Amino acid sequence: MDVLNMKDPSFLKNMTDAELEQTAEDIRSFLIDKLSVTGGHLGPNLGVVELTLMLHQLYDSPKDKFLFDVGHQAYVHKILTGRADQFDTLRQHKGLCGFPKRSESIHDCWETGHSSTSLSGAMGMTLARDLKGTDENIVPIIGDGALTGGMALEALNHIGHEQRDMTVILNDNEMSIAPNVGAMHNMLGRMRTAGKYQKAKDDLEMLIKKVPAFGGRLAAAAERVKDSLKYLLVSGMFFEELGFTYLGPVDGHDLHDLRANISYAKKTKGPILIHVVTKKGKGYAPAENDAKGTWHGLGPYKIESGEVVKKPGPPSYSGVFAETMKTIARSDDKLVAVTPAMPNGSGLDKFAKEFPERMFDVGIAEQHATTMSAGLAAQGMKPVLAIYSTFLQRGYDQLVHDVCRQNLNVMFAIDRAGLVGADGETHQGVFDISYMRHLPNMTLLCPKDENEFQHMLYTAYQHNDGPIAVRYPRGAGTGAPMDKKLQELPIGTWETLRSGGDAAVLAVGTMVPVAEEAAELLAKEGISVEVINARSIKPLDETMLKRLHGEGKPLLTLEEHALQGGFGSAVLEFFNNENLYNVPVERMGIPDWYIEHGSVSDLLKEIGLTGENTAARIKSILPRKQQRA
Ligand SMILES: Cc1ncc(C[n+]2csc(CCOP(=O)(O)OP(=O)(O)O)c2C)c(N)n1
Ligand SMILES: CC(=O)[C@@H](O)[C@H](O)COP(=O)(O)O
Ligand SMILES: [Mg+2]
Repeated sequence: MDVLNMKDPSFLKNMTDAELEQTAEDIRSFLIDKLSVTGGHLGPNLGVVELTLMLHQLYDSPKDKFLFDVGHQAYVHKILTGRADQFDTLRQHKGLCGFPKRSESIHDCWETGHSSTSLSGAMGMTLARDLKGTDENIVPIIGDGALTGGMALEALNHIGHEQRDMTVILNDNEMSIAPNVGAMHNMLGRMRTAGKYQKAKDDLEMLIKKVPAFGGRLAAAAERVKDSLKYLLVSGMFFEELGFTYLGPVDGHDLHDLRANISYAKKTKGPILIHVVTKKGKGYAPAENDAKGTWHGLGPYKIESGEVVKKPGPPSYSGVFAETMKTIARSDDKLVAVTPAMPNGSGLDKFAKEFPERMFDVGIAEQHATTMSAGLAAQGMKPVLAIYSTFLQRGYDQLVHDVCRQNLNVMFAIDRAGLVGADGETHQGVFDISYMRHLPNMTLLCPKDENEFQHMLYTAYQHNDGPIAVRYPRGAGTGAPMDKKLQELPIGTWETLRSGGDAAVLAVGTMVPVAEEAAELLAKEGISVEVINARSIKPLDETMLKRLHGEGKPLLTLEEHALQGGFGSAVLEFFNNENLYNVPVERMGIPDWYIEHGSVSDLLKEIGLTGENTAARIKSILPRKQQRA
């Protein structure tokens, strides 16, 4: 069937396996073709084509609930539920979301983006179902990477305890973004190679039933044999011990194997876990043979060659981070780098090439990464935790309780701070100033460009007076010339980039060029605006703030961060604490709603963080006479 005609999954109900195979082929071609233009998470979705087809054939969405963990692998689900015609707009402004979105379809019952939430969501839906007395099937689909997330283990513990009907699909492709890591991953590897546990168990039970029991002694002995078989067959039968019926390993590309096990699960009471083994990138050689994780999520590419289209331009912030860490590590053996499953995105894969023994990928485990870093610092090492702004939200209590409260020398390299663009609402890094600046002992810095960034990283590394964070954006720098030698910056000081007597803009990070553009526009109208690089968010430059207040100039704060509790709020609090009033302070930043997916430039335009709008807002706070000029 033409992919574009797949309006409702009911068309799958009576398809033969041959027809399903053809449909799988059509879907793969569609994904490879569309994503070569739009980019997106190609590898994960090519790996779940047969699985998603079989789930929609055997269950009845939207009555039955599919919860896609992380949700980056829900493109096939979106195709089968009538959204194929929107794929030209994938992850674009006002276009198709790259993750499940309840407002897009009744088939999207649960929104994801951050990892390891599907099991907890599914448990909640299961309790609701049982309390309401309804009978829908609840089916979370979680990857082997997401399974390393702490929340997933908390949920497994509770699901196993409750013994309610639920079928968990574990999609095991041996990959996180990069190759998966951890003891869990190794255990799954043993399970994958152990062969069909369920079949061996059933055969043994059949055998036991055939042999007349001698007063039950044999049956009891056989029961012991069956249990020891469990350990013999599959080392550490983790899931069975947690109270699940474990089915697997199942070939995730074999429709017959999938159908047999999902059908068995549908008839079986209590929590079931089907261990489905798939190949990430299946059906497209460059993605299938992707050892590094390049094809997990990427931009446009050339289908024939598999060549990823690279945009020329300045180095990325992540690249500058990696180089700077290597420079420091060469002369300081206390530097230990930590990443929660983002070695490629953070740039630490490059660091690890030179310092393999000093880079730790802990899996999708931000809480553990944060507190482990505290442990490293407690023993005199200098941990550098590279973590996306949005994912550090997962380790907030650890930041408070283990790092800041103990005043430990942990350095946070907060990547993807600000709008990230295509990943949308769940990934925008726009809350970290709010959730860090109010923590006692915390220092928070933000560079205006990649050259200041390298010096700021060096400065943060030399800081041994408690935790310190440097927040920086996704993607390329501004093209600023890079100094050859690293130097320390004075923490708590801002820099005036442009003088001006009529007003002043205090700009943070990526907003500095926006402030400079606004000042240029206003200069043409005879209005002179001081532009300040507010590169230290905590502590503020109080000397400069008092000077600005003394000059009586209206002030505007500008940040690519939530207004609520952001940098502008800090400035307001300062003036309030110092009883310094009668100077207008206007704040510009991310408004009080979640910013959807799209290019960063489109999103900035949409929320008015532009030079033009900044100029207008500055004019609006000038004294009336000046506004008329
Ligand atoms: C809390 C959190 N940390 C990190 C990420 C980044 N991330 C997105 S997908 C992914 C790997 C997921 O691996 P897996 O669950 O096995 O899915 P696969 O891509 O292999 O299908 C990671 C680390 C995230 N989305 N959420
Ligand atoms: C789905 C997910 O969370 C990751 O794949 C994320 O999209 C990576 O983001 P970057 O592309 O910014 O590294
Ligand atoms: Mg995986």
